[in-house]
Amino acid sequence: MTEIIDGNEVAQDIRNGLLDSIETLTDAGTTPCLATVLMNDDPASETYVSMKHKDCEEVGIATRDIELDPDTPAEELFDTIDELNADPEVHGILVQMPLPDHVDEREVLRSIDPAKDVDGFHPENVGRLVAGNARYKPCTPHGVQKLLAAADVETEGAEAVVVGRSNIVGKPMANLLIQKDEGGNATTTVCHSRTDDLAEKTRAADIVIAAAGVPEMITGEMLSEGTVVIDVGINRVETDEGSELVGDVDYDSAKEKASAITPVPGGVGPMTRAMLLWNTVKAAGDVAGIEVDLP
Ligand SMILES: NC(=O)C1=CN([C@@H]2O[C@H](COP(=O)(O)OP(=O)(O)OC[C@H]3O[C@@H](n4cnc5c(N)ncnc54)[C@H](OP(=O)(O)O)[C@@H]3O)[C@@H](O)[C@H]2O)C=CC1
Ligand SMILES: Nc1nc(=O)c2c([nH]1)NC[C@@H]1CN(c3ccc(C(=O)N[C@@H](CCC(=O)O)C(=O)O)cc3)C=[N+]21
Repeated sequence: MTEIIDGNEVAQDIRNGLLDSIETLTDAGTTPCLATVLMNDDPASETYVSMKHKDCEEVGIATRDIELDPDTPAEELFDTIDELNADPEVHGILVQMPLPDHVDEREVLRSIDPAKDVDGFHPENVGRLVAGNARYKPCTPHGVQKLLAAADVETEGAEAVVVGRSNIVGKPMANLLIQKDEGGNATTTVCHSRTDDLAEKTRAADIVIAAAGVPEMITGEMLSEGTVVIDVGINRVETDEGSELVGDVDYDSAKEKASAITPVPGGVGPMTRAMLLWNTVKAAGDVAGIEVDLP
C-alpha cells in the first residue's frame, strides 16, 4: 500500500504546535508579526499571500499587508523594506516573488534585515545554512523535511535525489539533506536540466524530491519499487475541463511504485506556509529573548 502523505494535516499539526509559543510571546508583550510585500498582480501570487495572512490570523500572528503597484519605482520598494526593517513590531518580512523586471531581486534580498528574513533567502542566511549553522531554514525545503519526518522516512544513509537546483528550492533542499543533523545525513544527488540520464539517477534513489517546474515529468517508469516521492512542483495546466493544478510528478504512475507520495495540491504547498509561521515565531522569540518551543 502506498502511503499518501497529507500535507494539510501535517501543516495543521505544525500550526497547532506553535499556539503555546505564540501565546507565551503575546503575553510577554511580543505578538509575532509577519509583513508581506506583494509587487505583482499575478492572481496566483495574490492567492498565496492571502492564504499566508489567513494562516497567521488563525494562530494569532499579527500581519502587515503591503501591496505595491508593479510599476512602482524600485526606490519605493527599498524605502518600504527599510521601514519594515526599522519597525520593532515587525519580526518577519516576506517579499513575494517574482518581482517586476525593473527590480533587482538579489538587491532586494540583500536589503532585508537578515534577522527578519523569514524566507531564509538573504546571503547571510544562505551562508549560515550551508555552513551548518542555519538561522532560518527556507520554508519549502524545511517543510519537506517535516513531511518526511511525519511519514517516518529515515533520511540518514538514504540515497536522495533532488530534481532542480534553484536558490529557493533545489539548492537549500540538498543542503538540508546533507547536514549532519536530524532529517539530514542523506547521500544526495542534485539533478537539473543538463543532467544526463535523469531516470538512471531517480531509479537509484530511495527518496526523490521533484522541484523542476515541469508538469508531471517524473513518471513511475523512472522510479524503483518502494521509493518515497515528494512533489514540490505546482503547475497550472489547461485541460478540457478548465485549468488544473499538477505537480512535477505524474501522480498516478508514480503512486504504483512509491511507498509514500505527496499529492498536489495538499502536499508541500501547505507546509511552505506552515514553516513561514514557524520562522516568524522563531524571529519573535529571538527578539523577545524568550526560548520558545518549536514543533
Ligand atoms: N510547493 C511550494 O511551496 C513551492 C512550489 N514551487 C514549485 O516548485 C517548482 C520548482 O520551483 P523553482 O525551484 O522555483 O523553479 P526554477 O524554475 O527556478 O528551477 C527549476 C529547476 O529545475 C531544473 N529543471 C528544469 N527542467 C528540468 C528537466 N527537464 N529535468 C531536470 N531538471 C530540470 C532547472 O534546471 P537548470 O538549473 O539547468 O535550469 C532548475 O534548476 C515549480 O513548479 C514551482 O511552482 C516553488 C516554490 C514553493
Ligand atoms: N518570497 C517568496 N517566498 C515564497 O515562499 C514564495 C514566493 N516568494 N513566491 C511564490 C512561491 C510559491 N509558494 C507557494 C506557497 C504555498 C503554496 C500552497 O499553499 N499551495 C497549496 C494550494 C494551492 C492552490 O490551491 O492554489 C497546495 O499546494 O495545496 C503554493 C506555493 C511560495 N512561494
